[in-house]
Amino acid sequence: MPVVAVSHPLVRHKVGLLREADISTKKFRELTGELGRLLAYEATADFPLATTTIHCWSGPTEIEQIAGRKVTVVPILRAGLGMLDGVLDMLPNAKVSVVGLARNHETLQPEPYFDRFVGQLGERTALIIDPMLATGGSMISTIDMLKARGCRDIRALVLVAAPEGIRALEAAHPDVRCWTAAVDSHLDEQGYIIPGLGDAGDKIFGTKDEQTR
Ligand SMILES: O=P(O)(O)OC[C@H]1O[C@H](OP(=O)(O)OP(=O)(O)O)[C@H](O)[C@@H]1O
Ligand SMILES: O=c1cc[nH]c(=O)[nH]1
Ligand SMILES: [Mg+2]
Repeated sequence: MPVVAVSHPLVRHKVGLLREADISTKKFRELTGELGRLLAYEATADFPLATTTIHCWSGPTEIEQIAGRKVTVVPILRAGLGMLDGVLDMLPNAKVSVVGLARNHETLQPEPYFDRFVGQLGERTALIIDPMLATGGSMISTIDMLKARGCRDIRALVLVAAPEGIRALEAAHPDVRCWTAAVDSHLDEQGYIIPGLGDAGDKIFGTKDEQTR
């Protein structure tokens, strides 16, 4: 199945902590980064290894290294930035591409306002990061952009996914795998995930004036 709900107890525990209504910005950021690390660990489990010989303290020793895999991490602005440091902790040599999308509050359609992709996308694994997969529109749009630029190995990491978004993503891009820390119940009439996290972008950026959820 292209969308995988990660069942590791650490992931389940941390996503539960994220749901506290009165969580501080600091705690929300910390947990989002930690979950980014854990999801990156899961999503890279099939990266191929190659052996090489190094000078170990005890003499020449064969070790394993990730075999020349080029990676671009693709945060969807704004909320995706909350997961970026955690993912880069695991993949410190990855290049970063950025996509700016804002969901229109009436239509729920993603409206693009920025993009900057690194080169050689045809040779890279793209790891798209965004805490929320709600209708799936923002994720599908980002995958469309990556595919239009030649990227073939595309993976997505999200913290909470709605069944509606999972269905839309699987229908639009059945070749793209997505790891999620939780699959929730449904979307409300404003397109928010229930029970969800509320507005993840506002919680990460501390934009409390706009924070209604
Ligand atoms: O699956 P969808 O229905 O497209 O909704 C999910 C998108 O909505 C949120 O971003 P938002 O547009 O609120 O922007 P922000 O990150 O700047 O808050 C979220 O971070 C996703 O990008
Ligand atoms: O529940 C949701 C849905 C979209 N964006 C969010 O930040 N939260
Ligand atoms: Mg938002």
